[in-house]
Amino acid sequence: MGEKKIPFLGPSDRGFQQLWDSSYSGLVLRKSCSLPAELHSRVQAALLTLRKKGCLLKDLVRVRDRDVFTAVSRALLGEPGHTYRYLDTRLFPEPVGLEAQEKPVAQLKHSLSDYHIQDKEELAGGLGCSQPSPPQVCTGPVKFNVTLLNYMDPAQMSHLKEEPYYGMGKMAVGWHHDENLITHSPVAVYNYSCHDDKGNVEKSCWRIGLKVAWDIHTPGLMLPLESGDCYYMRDDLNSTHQHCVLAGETARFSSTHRVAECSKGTLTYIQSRCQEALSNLHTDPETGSHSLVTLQPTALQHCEEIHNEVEFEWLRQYWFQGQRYARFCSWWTRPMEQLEKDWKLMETMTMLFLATVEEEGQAEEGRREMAETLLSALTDRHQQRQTWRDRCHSSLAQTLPPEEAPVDRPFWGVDDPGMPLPFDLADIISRNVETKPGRTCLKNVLK
Ligand SMILES: O=C(O)CCC(=O)C(=O)O
Ligand SMILES: [Fe+2]
Repeated sequence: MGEKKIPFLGPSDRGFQQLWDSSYSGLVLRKSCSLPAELHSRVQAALLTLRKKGCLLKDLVRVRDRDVFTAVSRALLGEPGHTYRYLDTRLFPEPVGLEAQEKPVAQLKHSLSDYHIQDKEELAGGLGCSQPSPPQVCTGPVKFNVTLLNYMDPAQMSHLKEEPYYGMGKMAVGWHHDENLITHSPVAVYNYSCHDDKGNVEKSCWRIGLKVAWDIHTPGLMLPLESGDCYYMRDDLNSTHQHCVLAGETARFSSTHRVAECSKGTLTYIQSRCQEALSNLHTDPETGSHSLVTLQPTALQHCEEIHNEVEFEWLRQYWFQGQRYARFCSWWTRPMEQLEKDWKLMETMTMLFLATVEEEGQAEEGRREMAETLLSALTDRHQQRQTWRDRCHSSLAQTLPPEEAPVDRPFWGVDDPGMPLPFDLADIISRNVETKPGRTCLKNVLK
C-alpha cells in the first residue's frame, strides 16, 4: 500500500514494441486468425465439455510450506503413465474416458508444435492479421508431452489478488516460472475467453504479465489476449523471466503445452525402481519367509531411498488427490495397487534391515554406516509422513466434497498384523537414538 510501483508497458504505450524486442524477445504472439476456424471451434467445444463433465478441478498445492487452492481449475492431459509435478503436487493425467475431448486438444498441440517461428519480425506482423506470411518451421520439432488446461470464471471468485509490483490488476495466476520442464522447453498457450466481444478495452480482457526475474528496473510487459490467440514462451524466457495471468471479466480457458522433464516422472520409471529395490529381497520358496540378499550399506541405502520415493512421490501424491479421478474409471487404479504391493514388501525390507542393525552381539563391518543410513531414512520418512498427514487434515482439505477429499494412504493402525512396521516411526527412531545400557542401539553404534 502506498508503495511505488514499477512501470509496465502495454500495446498502447510508446516503446512497447521496443521493450518487447529488447527484453522479452522469447515471447511470441500468434493471432487467432492463424489457426483454422474449424480447429478453434473443435477445441473450444472440447474445453466446454471438459468443464461440463467436471474434469477441471482446483489443485490443493503447497506454496512456501502452506496449503492453498489454485484460483484456476485444472486438468492434465498427457501420455499414459506420464506425470507432471508442480508446487509439490504430482498430477496424474487421466486418459480413459476423456478421449473424445482429448482429440481436439491433441490436434491443437500438434498445430502449436509445428508452429515454431524463427523470425522475430513475425511478431510485429503477429499483432495484426494483415501479414499472411506463413510461419517458419523451427530448427527441430518440439514434442510437447503434457498439456495443462486452466479454467477460471472471475464472476465466481470472491477474491483475486492484486498484482503487487506493477499494479497490473487482478491475477488469476500469480508470478511464477513454469516448473518441471526440460531446459529451454517452449511453452505454448492457447487462450479461449468465453463470449469475448472484440473491441474489449485492455482492462476487461485477459492479459499476460511478464517481468524479468530479479529485476526491478526493466519495465514489465503486459500482453492482452483475444479469444483464440496463442502465445509462446521460447528459448530461455521461462527461466529468465516470470509470468502471471491477469484476469479479464469473462470466463476463460487456457490450454498450455510443455515439454516436461519426466526422467523421474513416468510409471515405467518408478516400476523399474521398485524392481531394483526388490531385487535385494529374497523369498524362500518353501517357507515364504523373507531375507535380505545383501547387507551392503550402499545397497540398503538405495533401497530405503526407493522406498521413500515410491511412498512420497507416488502413493501419497496420488491418494492426496483423493478419488477425484475414480469417477472416470481411473487409468491409475491398477498401477497404484501394484506400487502399493511393492512398497509393502519394502516395509518388510526395512524391518529386516532394522532387525539386523538392532541385533545384539553383532560386530560386522559397516554396521555403523548401516545404522546411520537407516536412521536418516527413517527420520526422513517419519517427517514426510507427518507432513502428508497435516496436508490431508488441513482445514482447506476439509472443505472438499468426500469424493475429492485427500486420503492419507497408506495408513494403518498400531497393531495391524499385516504390516511389518508401525506407521508411526517415532518409537523406533527414539529407541535407537537413546542410549540404553546393555543394548546395541544405533546411538551406541554411532558413538
Ligand atoms: O493461462 C495462461 O495463459 C498461463 C497459465 C500458466 O502460466 C500456467 O499454467 O503455468
Ligand atoms: Fe505458467
